[in-house]
Formats: sequence, structure tokens, C-alpha cells
Amino acid sequence: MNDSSPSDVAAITPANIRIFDTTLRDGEQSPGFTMNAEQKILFAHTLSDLGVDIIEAGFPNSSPADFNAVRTIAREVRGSSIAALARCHPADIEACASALQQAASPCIHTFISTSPLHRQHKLGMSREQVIEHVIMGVSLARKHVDNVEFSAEDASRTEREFLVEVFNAAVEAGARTLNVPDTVGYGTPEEMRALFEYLRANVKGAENVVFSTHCHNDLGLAVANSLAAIEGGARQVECTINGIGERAGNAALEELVMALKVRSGWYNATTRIQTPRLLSASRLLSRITGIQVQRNKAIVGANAFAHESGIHQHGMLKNRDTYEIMHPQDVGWEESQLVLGRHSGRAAVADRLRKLGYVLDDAELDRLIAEAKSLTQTQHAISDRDLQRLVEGEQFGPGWRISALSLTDYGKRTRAHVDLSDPDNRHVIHSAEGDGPVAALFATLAQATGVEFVLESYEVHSMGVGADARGEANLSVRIDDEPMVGQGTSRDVLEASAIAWLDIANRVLRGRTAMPRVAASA
Ligand SMILES: CC(=O)SCCNC(=O)CCNC(=O)[C@H](O)C(C)(C)COP(=O)(O)OP(=O)(O)OC[C@H]1O[C@@H](n2cnc3c(N)ncnc32)[C@H](O)[C@@H]1OP(=O)(O)O
Ligand SMILES: CC(C)C(=O)C(=O)O
Repeated sequence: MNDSSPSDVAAITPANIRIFDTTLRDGEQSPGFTMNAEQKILFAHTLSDLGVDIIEAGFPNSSPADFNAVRTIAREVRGSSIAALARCHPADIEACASALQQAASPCIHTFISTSPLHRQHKLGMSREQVIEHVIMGVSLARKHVDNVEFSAEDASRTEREFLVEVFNAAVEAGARTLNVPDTVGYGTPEEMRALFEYLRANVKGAENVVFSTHCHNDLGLAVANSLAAIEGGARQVECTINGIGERAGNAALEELVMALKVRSGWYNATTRIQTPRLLSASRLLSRITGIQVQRNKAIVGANAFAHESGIHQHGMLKNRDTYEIMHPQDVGWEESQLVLGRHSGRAAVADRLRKLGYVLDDAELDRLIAEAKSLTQTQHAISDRDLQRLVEGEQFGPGWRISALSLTDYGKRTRAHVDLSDPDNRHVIHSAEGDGPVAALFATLAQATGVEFVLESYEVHSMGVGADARGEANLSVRIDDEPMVGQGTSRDVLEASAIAWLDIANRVLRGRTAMPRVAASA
């Protein structure tokens, strides 16, 4: 693996990269992600605990609610600098100054568009007028706070020499950070890197300011462009948790930070982010907004450390580095998952059985793998419970099986009808009544099998997710004063209950001793 730094990056590194999180501003301003003040405050604390350097808390002049949220965050949250956004417009800047009054480390972030398209069609301003606004906005912000960030909106579509003029004016007016947004996600990595190199070489006083990148994901390049900007000399990245933001979103904080960490040999750059907190921050945001990340989302998606295919599982069991480039614990997951399913192979099934404590010979293992795979005709994943049931003879050993069941209600009484196959594979059809469906079912099974026990507890839980959701029934009983348990799962909770009941009947039938061999140490 080539993990060495490109020579020109080596010249400007090692570097600390400042993480500027804009989940509560750019993220929050996009459809579906609006948060109320309480939610913003809660999330700001999470960002601070995560180690974010600067939290952009909102746009105070946009609404009283946003003003109040920024003001509370500025008063309460410590450990991160708090930024607020303003157009180059006196009312916006005054609102920022007022909302940030109690911040320990306030930052006013003011911006104006610089590209020809935006100047002409959006602002209706000449180049000179744009520069006048920059000087007015930055100088006014500097009257209130030391730390002023200036952004040239649509910088990546702005004439390079004009962008230098704009940034020169901002630096002269007192800006400490120059942000170079790829506002519409148009840039490419090579362009972004070259743009930062050009600006660092041409802006007057470049050595006294921090260059920042703010990339959007319209072409899916936000993280790649941000990393390229770092290679070009950016020392601040603007990003959001889960990559939320206008349109296709912003660069995802978790992806950027982990790219810098996993490929530290290449970037030679560090952040203050406590990476084991990434997953919980992502999940909190999903809970607040009600929007889940997709399963295959890098770092925080449900599949990020899950492996289903046999070849990958076999590799993972030999050495996890074969298919994982970071440890799940580094970003907050407990463990990688080897999900047993239709694509799994012998190595993974055998390993899971060993972990469950079972030792099977080759023929038994072959039979069990075939049975387990046949389950995937009706469900996606094979659970530990499925394996336990299969191994403990539900499918292999002689026993009672349920073929069909139905229930008929008569007012307060219910009649259950069961069609079973007995241990000799003969059909047994029986029916009995009880006070309700479960009582009727259990009475029918007792009469049909001739097995009697004292029921101590009966519980039904849901297991699996989405299309795999099933009911799991657990019975605890006493037979001749000895405790025994039975389990059953099915999409139908009554069928799960009948399977659990027959699980106990079959253990009685096999004298409770015909259990599979159990490994000495699980
Ligand atoms: C790329 C970004 O993410 S930019 C940030 C986007 N975030 C937001 O827009 C926050 C929410 N916005 C709002 O609440 C409102 O748009 C407000 C309060 C900011 C302004 O509302 P309004 O006064 O009704 O103006 P409206 O939104 O219709 O138009 C924006 C105005 O700001 C002007 N403007 C836009 N950007 C800037 C800027 N950076 N500096 C100065 N003026 C600007 C526009 O030219 C337009 O001016 P006009 O009203 O004279 O034509
Ligand atoms: C205000 C700026 C930084 C912005 O959000 C953008 O250009 O996308």
C-alpha cells in the first residue's frame, strides 16, 4: 500500500486541521432537517463533546427562533468556538454580534457571492460593489469580535484574479479565516487543490490567515474535494454530521475525519475529533431529524462493518484487515458483524456455531448449512436463534412438528385446530377449546402430544427488522418439578408459541439428553 505523502504536502505538514461543523446552519437549512431550538442546543453539546473546533450555530437574523437558539448555544456551550452566519449586511451582522455576546470564543462568519453568475443574476452588483460589501461586512464584524471568517460564496466558479482581490480586501478589513466554498458542488479534486495553492500563493497576508474549505456534494465529491483542498493548503474544513446540507448535502464530518485518520500517512494531518463518539452523534442527529442514514453510508451506516458474503467472512475470520480498513470501535461500533445469510459460506457458519458452543462433524455441518440456507427463502438473515433451533434438533432429530394451525372465536372461548406430524411422521389432527387463543392452542397441543407440564412464564418479543421482523416466543415450564425452557420464532406469534411449546415436547421426547455436543469452552 502506498501511504507516503506527496512531496509538496510534506512541505506544509504536519498540520492540525480545524473542524468547523455547520450541521446546525447549512445542515439545518435544508429540507427535512429543520430543528427546533431545544434540539439545536442538545446537538451543540454533542458537537462540543465530539471535539468540534467551531460550531456554526445558525443564522441569527433569519428568525427569532434561530436567534434564540444561537444565543443559548453561545451562553451554554463551552469547549468549541461558536460561529453565526451573516450576509454582508448590517442587520445580519448586528444580529450575530448580539446573539454571540455571551460566547467564550465567538466568531462572526460573513459572506457574499463573488462569481459572475451570482453577481449579475442574484445580487445585481458590480465587482466594485461586491468588494465594498466585503469591506463593510468584515470591518463591522471586527468591531464586535476578533474572530471574523469571510466566505466568497460560489468561489469555485469565480474568476481567480477577482477572488484574490476579494480576499485581499477581506484580509485588509480584518478577516482571520478565508473560506473558499464550492457552493454548488461543481469543483473537482484537482481543481480544488490547484485553487488553494493559487490563493495561498497570491493573496496578500496569506500566511497570517487560515484557508478554509466548504464543499457541497452535488456530484458526490464533497469529501474528495475537501481532502484535495487540504492537500492544497486548507487548514479548516467545513462539514456536517451525516453529510446533511443544502441539496445533496455538505462534506460528511465522519468521513473526512476518518479519511484523515486512516490515511494519516498520506495527509499527515490530525483533528481533535473523538472518533469513538462519531456513531452516537450520527444516531442522535437521525433521532432528532427523523431521517436515517442509508445502510451503506460510510462509517455510520448499518452495513459499514457488516459482512455477509462467504468469501469476505472467510477472510475476516483469518485476519480482519483483509476487509476492514479501520476498527469499528474507533468510530463507536461495538464490533464488526458477520451476518449469516444466503451468501454466507461454511467458514462463517462453522465459526458462529463454535461461538454458540456447538461442535458438529462435517456431515452434520453440511446438513445444517443446507437447512440454514433454506431459511433464506423466506428471511434475509439467519440469527443465532435460528442456528440454535436447527442444531438442537428441530429440523434434524425426531420430534413433533407443526404443519398448520387455525383458531375460531366463540365469544369468550376460542377453539384451536392443529395439524401436527408426530415423531414417526404421521399426521395428528386435533382440536380443543380454551379461554382465549393461547390457552386454546396450548390445551390442544397437550392433548395431541400427551405431554403435560406446568407453565411458569410465557413471553413474546419481536426480533429482526423490516421484512425480517418475527415474533419470538419463550416458555418456561416445570415437568416433575424440573425447570425447562422452549423457544420458537415465526412471523406469526401464535405459530412461534406453538413451536416453543413443541420445543419442550421434543426435549421430553428425547429424554432431555439428546442435546448436541457442546464445546468445552464457547
Ligand atoms: C450558500 C448559503 O448557504 S447562503 C445562506 C443561506 N441561508 C439562508 O438563506 C438563511 C435563511 N434566510 C432568511 O431567513 C432570509 O433569506 C433572510 C432573512 C436572510 C433575508 O430575507 P429577505 O430580506 O426577505 O430577502 P430574500 O431572502 O428574499 O433575498 C435575499 C436578499 O439578500 C441579498 N443577499 C443575498 N446574499 C447576500 C449577501 N451575502 N450579502 C448581502 N446581500 C445578500 C439578495 O440580493 C437579496 O436582496 P434583495 O432583497 O435586495 O433582492
Ligand atoms: C455561506 C457559505 C459558506 C455557504 O454555505 C456556501 O457557499 O455553500
